[in-house]
Amino acid sequence: MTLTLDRVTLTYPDGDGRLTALDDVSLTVPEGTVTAVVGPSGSGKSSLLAVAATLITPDSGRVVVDGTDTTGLGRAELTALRRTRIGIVFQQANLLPSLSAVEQLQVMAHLDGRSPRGALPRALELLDAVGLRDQAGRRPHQLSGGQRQRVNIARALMNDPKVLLIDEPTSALDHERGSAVLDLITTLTHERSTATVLVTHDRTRLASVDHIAEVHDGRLTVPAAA
Ligand SMILES: Nc1ncnc2c1ncn2[C@@H]1O[C@H](COP(=O)(O)OP(=O)(O)OP(=O)(O)O)[C@@H](O)[C@H]1O
Repeated sequence: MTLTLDRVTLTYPDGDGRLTALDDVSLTVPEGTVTAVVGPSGSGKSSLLAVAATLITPDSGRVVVDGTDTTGLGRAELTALRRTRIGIVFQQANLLPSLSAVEQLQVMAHLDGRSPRGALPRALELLDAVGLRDQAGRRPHQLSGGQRQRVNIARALMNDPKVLLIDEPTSALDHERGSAVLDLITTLTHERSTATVLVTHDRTRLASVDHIAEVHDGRLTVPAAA
């Protein structure tokens, strides 16, 4: 159960020509490991995450999620795959302002056609796992930035994904809180055997991740042990 990008190339329209955002990128993320993708602004990190999330189809190459080759799948199949096997934490945390922390998680079960009430124990278990069991009834404005990021991570885990994709998890946090969130991501990844990719331009807090891959001008360099 892994995430594999195999010789992925992605271009965007750019004036009369095309801009190559990902250039022949290959990456394998085994289950139970975190790979941090680092690189300067504009190097292709978000593009890589969007392709891994099956939100953008590459020009060429394959994306394999938990044994399923996504090449050629239709929209409905990709939506189902994302809902059941991929957890995504976007840079702009989009928690719903009127819902409590536990309700944010229950909504995920509802979107998956399950009863929110039936999902309550799992939602509480996940809030416990991210250290927020006592804050379950709080709404986003009553939580700190770090706590909101923890709710986002717990929410992404709600449907028990095999692949966890996280964009700039520490950008809004100070050093200490950022390090705590990264440690939490690593712990959850090991415990729940997800194949986790996080992208960041901040190299200073990566002590706990398993692998670091560098992207420059759309090209990925061979991952080295962290
Ligand atoms: N929708 C788009 N249309 C055209 N070009 C795009 C589009 N999205 C990204 N790009 C370009 O593709 C390249 C890679 O962008 P990407 O957002 O993947 O980089 P990034 O490493 O995530 O940057 P940042 O750290 O600033 O978020 C950049 O040159 C960017 O300008």
